Amino acid sequence: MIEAHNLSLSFPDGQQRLAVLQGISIRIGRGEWVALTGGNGSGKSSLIRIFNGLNRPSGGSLTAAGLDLRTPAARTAVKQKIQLVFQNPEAQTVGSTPFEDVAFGLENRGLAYGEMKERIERVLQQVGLSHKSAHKVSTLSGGERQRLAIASCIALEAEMIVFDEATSMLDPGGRQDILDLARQLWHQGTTVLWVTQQMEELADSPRIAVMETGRLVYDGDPRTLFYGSEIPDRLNWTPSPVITIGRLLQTQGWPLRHLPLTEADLEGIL
Ligand SMILES: Nc1ncnc2c1ncn2[C@@H]1O[C@H](COP(=O)(O)OP(=O)(O)OP(=O)(O)O)[C@@H](O)[C@H]1O
Repeated sequence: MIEAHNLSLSFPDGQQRLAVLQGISIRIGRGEWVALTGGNGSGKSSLIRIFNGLNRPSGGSLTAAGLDLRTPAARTAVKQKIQLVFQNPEAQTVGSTPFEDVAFGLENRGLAYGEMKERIERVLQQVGLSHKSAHKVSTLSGGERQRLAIASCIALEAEMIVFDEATSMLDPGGRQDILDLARQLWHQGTTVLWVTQQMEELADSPRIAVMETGRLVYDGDPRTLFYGSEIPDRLNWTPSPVITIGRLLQTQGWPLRHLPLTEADLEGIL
């Protein structure tokens, strides 16, 4: 899905250039779930904007969804295949009702009206919004707006969805809804890049990529990251309660079948 080699990105900064990304190489296979994390300003948004053609890298090469993004035509085409869901629920809706909002994205797809209507109804049903299809978007909650953004991604048949801290402005219930919906899409074959700074969300991801000052400093499994690397301490992460307990048990020499990452893991070993 993504094949990036030695990507760099820099911006003019007076007489010099400000390096925002340096030497990023990463491969994300079709159907994978990858969590991407890193502190504020580490370059996460800049990188994902390169993946879907919004930013042009200053150096390196990139194939995304089978397209070599060196040409403007490929950078336009990739925007449909790799969709972004942003942090701010209010910033990504254009229609005045959920139905119109999803229809807006489909407008240039050349679908007959009946087919378009059927597709919109299906995706609104999938995200649990069919009963609000004709409501004013302005009356939807933050979580409902995020679900609407996801409905548009599904309607456009996105091959990969990048959730850029898409749950950070939601309450715990809304956050869980979006995570569940993302997991459902993943199980159905969509590639997911889940950008987060939430420790619980990281610990529950099969693969984690960590960025620090424009570089990829870790790409691997969560157990090695949380129990076998110096990265969480170096980046001053506050570990989740489960990992705090796991580390305590580890340092006290308890014979553990596995080091716990999630509450379910902890229940399994206690
Ligand atoms: N168009 C631009 N011109 C100049 N600098 C930029 C531009 N876009 C991003 N940057 C800089 O690049 C760095 C990385 O920003 P980016 O938004 O990618 O980080 P991030 O990890 O997504 O941060 P956050 O978690 O705060 O959203 C920052 O220092 C930012 O100021």
